[in-house]
Amino acid sequence: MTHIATSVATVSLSGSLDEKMRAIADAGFDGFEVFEPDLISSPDLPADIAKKAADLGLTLDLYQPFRDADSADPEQFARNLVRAEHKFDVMEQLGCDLLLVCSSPLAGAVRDDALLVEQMAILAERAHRRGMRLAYEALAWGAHVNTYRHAWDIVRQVDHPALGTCLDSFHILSRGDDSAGIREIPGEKIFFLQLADAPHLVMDVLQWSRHHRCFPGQGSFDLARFGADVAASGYSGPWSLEIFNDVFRHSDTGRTASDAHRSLLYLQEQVRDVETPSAGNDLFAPPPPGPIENVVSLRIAAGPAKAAQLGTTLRHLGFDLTAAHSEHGLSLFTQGPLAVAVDTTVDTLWTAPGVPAHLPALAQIGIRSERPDLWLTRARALGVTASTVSMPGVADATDAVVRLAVTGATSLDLRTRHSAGAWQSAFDLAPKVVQENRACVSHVDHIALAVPAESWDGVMLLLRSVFGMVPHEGQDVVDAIGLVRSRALTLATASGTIRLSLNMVPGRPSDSDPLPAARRGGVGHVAFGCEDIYAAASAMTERGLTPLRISPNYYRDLDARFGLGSETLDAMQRLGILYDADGTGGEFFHFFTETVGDDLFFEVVQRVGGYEGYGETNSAVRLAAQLQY
Ligand SMILES: O=C(O)c1ccc(O)c(O)c1
Ligand SMILES: [Mg+2]
Repeated sequence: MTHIATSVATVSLSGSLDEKMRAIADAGFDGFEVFEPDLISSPDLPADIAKKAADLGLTLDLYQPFRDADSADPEQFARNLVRAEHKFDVMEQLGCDLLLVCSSPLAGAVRDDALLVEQMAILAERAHRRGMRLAYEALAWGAHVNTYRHAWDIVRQVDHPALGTCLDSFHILSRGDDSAGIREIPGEKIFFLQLADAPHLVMDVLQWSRHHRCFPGQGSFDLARFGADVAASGYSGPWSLEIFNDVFRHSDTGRTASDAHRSLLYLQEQVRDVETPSAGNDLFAPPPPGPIENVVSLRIAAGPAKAAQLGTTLRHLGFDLTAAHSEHGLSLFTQGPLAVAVDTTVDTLWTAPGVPAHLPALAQIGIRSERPDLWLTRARALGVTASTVSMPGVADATDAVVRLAVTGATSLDLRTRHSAGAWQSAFDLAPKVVQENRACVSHVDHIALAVPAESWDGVMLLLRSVFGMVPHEGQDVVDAIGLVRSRALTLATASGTIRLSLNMVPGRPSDSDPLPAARRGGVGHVAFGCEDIYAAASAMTERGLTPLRISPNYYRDLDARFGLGSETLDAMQRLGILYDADGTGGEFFHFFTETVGDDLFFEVVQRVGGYEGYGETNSAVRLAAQLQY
């Protein structure tokens, strides 16, 4: 069994060409595309670059781009041929024999297929004499050629061994073109494959392409189908990533390269799932996911300063302090099947570096799985750093906790029922508190994580690739102090749905423009689910909770929008309950606690009739209420 060669364009990464090449090799790629501006600005001569690539074990798969090859002006075309010969010189020194020729967006582009075929034939013959080949790519904004079918049609008519086509998923899928036609192209006439994902945006396609491309698994294109169509054509060259993205241009080179490589592995698994094409054997198949259940525990770093307030809030929510771990400074709060460990120590070094200085911070999300070891194998095969954490009193290796860092502050811990029990028994048991209010909340409904802008795409890819989480349409939520970009991911499990909502505050705060405290770490909260929101709110109020007080204006507006009736509205207002409905019978009831520290708070929700959202329309009202305190 061979494997599909992986490649990446240097434009996809930040740094010097030298740094990029090292990162590409370290990430596990087989080769790369040299983006011409990277070569021009490099202090190394082409021959030195070739030597470095060879030392790193990398192949030079493509030199790119050669622009505006054709011209309606014969003299201009003659000059373009001279320019092409200069590129062939450089490529010779680089030891690269494939040049990307993109369709011309210029006013002077050839607009007659017969003339275009004639000029491309001349160019192909020039390349052939130099031992080079050309991969002709339709840019979505090309003046005459802007579809892959048209580019292929020109290549087919030229019918020269040195001319093939280059398929770029961005140019094809951004136009909404059907990639099924790729199956009709003979695989050996596809000289190169460039892959890019992108979020759905309504904007000029050139700007979209140059600034918002992302790695497969980070955007919204159906790349699994696209890849299956390419595999069915019989194409056997590298699968290469060509990502123009403003954030990646200034992000950590090694991390971006590692995400890039993971995205190609993930894509191959997705393509396998669409169909097993004839090339199926070459597609990467990571070890399958293990069993997974639901969120059962949380660990929150509160420090001595915030531990008491956090404990009080948890008690109001129906949790009881059931144990303490004097050695580790942990207080354990439980309610039914849920456990929340509050870390009261100053030292938060047990989490990954990058734990925000301000507390409290959600450090660990414990998810039940009876086979964490399977997740470990899968994560590692996908190039994700995962560690095992052994538990005192747990001898069996399959019971070790498997930990994956999601953001700098928060990890996902996969733990078996047995290890959870052993973990709890390591605590010094506190006198058992008799709980008079049974089960205010019964499960974790969703968790919102604050994600720094530069980690956003990487986190998205991690959750999609390792766990197979499904992203939903993103939302921009505007409120009193700015904008929060939010996107939810869900995973249907044997025992419910795991829901994570990623939140980011776009733009980087500068020192002179500090974010309000409520946004310093982003926006993070834990939403607990209950069966009866009124009963839960009343029980919690009895336990001392003062629900976040919501403006009376909100309830007037609710009345106007939904006509819920004054009795219902009065009860909601008294208990601080907010409401949303999806128009198809689904309803959502929720209320909030005040924030503990800068920006961690809790939510209690009840879903009715298959409501799948998060009540985002109420976010601005919620924040305004929190800012009152
Ligand atoms: O944006 C561009 O000009 C450009 C250049 C080369 C490519 O392969 C491409 O897809 C886009
Ligand atoms: Mg391209």
